[in-house]
Amino acid sequence: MAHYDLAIIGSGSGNSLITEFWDDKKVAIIDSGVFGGTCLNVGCIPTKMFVYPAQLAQSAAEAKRLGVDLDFSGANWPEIRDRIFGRIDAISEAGKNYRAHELENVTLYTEHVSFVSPNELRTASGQSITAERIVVATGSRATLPDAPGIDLPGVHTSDSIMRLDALPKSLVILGGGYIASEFAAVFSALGSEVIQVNRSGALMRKQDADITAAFTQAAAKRWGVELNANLRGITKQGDGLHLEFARGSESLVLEADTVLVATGRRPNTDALGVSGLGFDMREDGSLIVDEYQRILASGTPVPGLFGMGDAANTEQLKHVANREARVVSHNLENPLAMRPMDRRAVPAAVFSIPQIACVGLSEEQARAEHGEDAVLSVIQDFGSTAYGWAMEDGEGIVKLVAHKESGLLLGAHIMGHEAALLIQPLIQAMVTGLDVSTMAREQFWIHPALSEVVENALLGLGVPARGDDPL
Ligand SMILES: Cc1cc2nc3c(=O)[nH]c(=O)nc-3n(C[C@H](O)[C@H](O)[C@H](O)COP(=O)(O)OP(=O)(O)OC[C@H]3O[C@@H](n4cnc5c(N)ncnc54)[C@H](O)[C@@H]3O)c2cc1C
Ligand SMILES: NC(=O)c1ccc[n+]([C@@H]2O[C@H](COP(=O)([O-])OP(=O)(O)OC[C@H]3O[C@@H](n4cnc5c(N)ncnc54)[C@H](O)[C@@H]3O)[C@@H](O)[C@H]2O)c1
Repeated sequence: MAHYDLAIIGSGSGNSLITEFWDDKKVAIIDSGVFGGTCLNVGCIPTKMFVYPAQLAQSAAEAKRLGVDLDFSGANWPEIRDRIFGRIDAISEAGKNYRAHELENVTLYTEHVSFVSPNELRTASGQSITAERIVVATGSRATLPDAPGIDLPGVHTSDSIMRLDALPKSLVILGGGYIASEFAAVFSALGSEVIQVNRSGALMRKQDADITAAFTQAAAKRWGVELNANLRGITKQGDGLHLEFARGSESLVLEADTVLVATGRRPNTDALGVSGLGFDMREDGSLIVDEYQRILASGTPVPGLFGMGDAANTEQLKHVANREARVVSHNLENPLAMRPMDRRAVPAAVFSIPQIACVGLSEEQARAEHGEDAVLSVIQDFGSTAYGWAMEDGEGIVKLVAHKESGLLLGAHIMGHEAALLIQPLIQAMVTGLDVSTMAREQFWIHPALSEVVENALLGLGVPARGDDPL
């Protein structure tokens, strides 16, 4: 039996917990998968490294509108893929070697582990690991619909689709959320014939309703979109895959050489042996933690146990996992002066084409929470600003939701060029409690930058200026 001061399950965000504080203490880090976790190997980083060249490819079509003759003559898939993974695989390998060989106090286990008791883990090969403190940072994995043929060769998840030998000629993508919408943009821009199929009547349904509607329309201009279609099954036919969906009383039949399933992710807590330990869990399988990220059992913190990342939150976002890691790190090192996780204004961005970025409440949520008459909202088109004219943009929107009396922002929702960048000052305003009138009027907004659309949206909310506000 090996005993440690700290055992961390998961080398994604969990890897950052091994600070200098632990130099004179014993640490175990355990990961049965690829070292570095989801974001580095199969998530945020490689997907966005595909999105950027896809945007370049897509710009050829947009340039035509502006009188510029750019021809997209094809994408060299193996070159794009190998550039991305050439960089990423080396980072993962270097991280693994560092943990395995270069730190005397750290032991790397590359096996699956599960809990035996709250302070003891057992590896798949039967080794016992006990620790004073254990952090569960086990992430999440793709879920697959229960349909015949879902495990056929040619049917992929986000884990394998980025390593294909060749760009698919035709790709059916199942799902209407983040992963489906990002990959639909990537593959269609690079030259695959893409059809995105969603079970419900719109794409990106968890967004504010105006963004959902605008994105569904924008996507359908760029790639095939089929809605209200429920997968019945997949069969192999010749060299391709044959997909059958139920749509009301009708059938929808699609053929493709490749299928991507992007129908959600579930926390990796089911194979962790926690069910017998009485830990509090949500219905989706994530661990419930308190504000200090301590794992709870019947509402009470289990001594020495912390949870973080996709295994213990509902957002499933890397910037949330990173912040939680900082909180866990502090609380492990300062048990008598723990600090809480701040979950105000958690933003998210969907790096599709067009991009979406959001923070805070949708209009519907704001009206339900604060009362129908207490809420102001506005939609400002990118096309109403000079930079929007320069882009000949007919699609981008900024939607803001604010509290009438206090003038504070309740939510911001942007679809269009660089939405993830445009939203950042609005996130800052929400976190610092800056009211919309002050935000709009007390700073200069650079002319004619696209950020003027944010300025105009803030002014368009109609919050009256106070007497001493700048003109
Ligand atoms: C395709 C895709 C794109 C994404 N893009 C973005 C994005 O643009 N922006 C964003 O904010 N988020 C994005 N995300 C989400 C983001 O990747 C995750 O929220 C984040 O990586 C979660 O980190 P984590 O530390 O919780 O888990 P992970 O990084 O998944 O680490 C968990 C590790 O634990 C290991 N493990 C699990 N169970 C066990 C066990 N029992 N024993 C041993 N080891 C175990 C796993 O092998 C894994 O390596 C994306 C996700 C995907 C799939
Ligand atoms: N840019 C980013 O920040 C980013 C990018 C990718 C992933 N992520 C994270 O990863 C998570 C998982 O991504 P995702 O796209 O898999 O999930 P998601 O929750 O965003 O979307 C899942 C989609 O699958 C559909 N669906 C669910 N079950 C289905 C079924 N049985 N049959 C058909 N359709 C079904 C849902 O209606 C939904 O449209 C996201 O929620 C997000 O937190 C973030």
